[in-house]
Amino acid sequence: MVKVAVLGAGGGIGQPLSLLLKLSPHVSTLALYDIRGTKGVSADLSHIPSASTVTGHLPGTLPECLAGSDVVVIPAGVPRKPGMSRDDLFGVNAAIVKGLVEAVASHCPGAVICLISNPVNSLVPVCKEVLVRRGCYDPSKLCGVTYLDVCRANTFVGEAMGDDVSVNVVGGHSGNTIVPLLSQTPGISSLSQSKVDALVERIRKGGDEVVSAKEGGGSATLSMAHAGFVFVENVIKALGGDKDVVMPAYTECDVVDGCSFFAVPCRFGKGGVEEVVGLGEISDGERGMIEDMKGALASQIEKGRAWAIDASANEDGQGKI
Ligand SMILES: NC(=O)c1ccc[n+]([C@@H]2O[C@H](COP(=O)([O-])OP(=O)(O)OC[C@H]3O[C@@H](n4cnc5c(N)ncnc54)[C@H](O)[C@@H]3O)[C@@H](O)[C@H]2O)c1
Ligand SMILES: O=C(O)C[C@H](O)C(=O)O
Repeated sequence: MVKVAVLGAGGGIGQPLSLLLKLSPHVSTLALYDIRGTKGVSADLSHIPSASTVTGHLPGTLPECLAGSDVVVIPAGVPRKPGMSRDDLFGVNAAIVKGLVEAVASHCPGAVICLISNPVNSLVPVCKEVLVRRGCYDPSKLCGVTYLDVCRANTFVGEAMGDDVSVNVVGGHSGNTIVPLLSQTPGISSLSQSKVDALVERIRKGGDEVVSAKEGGGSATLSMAHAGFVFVENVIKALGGDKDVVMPAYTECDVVDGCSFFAVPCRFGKGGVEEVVGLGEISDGERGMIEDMKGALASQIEKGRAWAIDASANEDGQGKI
């Protein structure tokens, strides 16, 4: 049984994700933090009979929210509107996530951090630099959550094949950095190449499909809550000793030259990511997709790293530590 903190718990993802976590038999304490709304959300959830106690926190009680947490899930930040890229969120969300991860470093430095906020490709490197500076960076405990891409791939490919499938999606979480490895799906050769290409395109643009359908009302929340819950519950099971947990995570690794972070299947254990499983067998076309995107992913990683280092240097200049 673990304590899970959700930062951004009052939002579109945070509320349904907190509901799913409240129902989990593996959670003993669910601590909800947001700059607004968490008193109501926690009071509401607290009426559900389940294994966990739920607490609500607003600015001022973030330390109590985080203290003793084993897992910290972060969906805090602004979502896209039509016409925006995930990268357009960087300026606002980097500052939000940096502040939250600094608090994690102070109050629960050993927790596994599951970052949902966009742009994941750049914000996970921001988190790394914050933790390095605080002397508590453990690469096995920092994950970007890209599991929604896998959910979409399983849904779209499963519909096309008329069967349940388990698709591997690697790389990053935006545009062509999302690389679905459909060649690994048994029976995929029954689909024409143009159908496979269309599926890859739809998986890559799954987020845009929802942003456009919501017409300015935000981005994926319910499917993300599901994806975030499946990811977090598997992390929790592994922390509890389950040895069969393999999940894709955007983690620091060296599977692709030039990209210090990459979403790839990982084996989780009591210490978080215990083994980067790797890409497996991939087709020439998929190798080409990785070649085509790796420059973009590398520069998004560098954007986060450089921003965090600059932000820290500015704080040092102002006498902060
Ligand atoms: N990784 C993924 O696959 C994925 C999928 C969907 C959405 N997202 C991203 O998740 C983020 C949240 O999306 P949403 O739809 O829930 O947005 P939302 O606006 O509905 O909710 C975000 C919440 O964050 C809170 N917040 C803002 N600043 C905060 C701070 N300093 N501390 C704590 N909470 C703070 C807000 O008050 C709000 O309740 C966005 O950046 C979105 O792009 C990622
Ligand atoms: O598309 C977005 O902005 C949200 C999220 O990254 C998604 O893939 O749904």
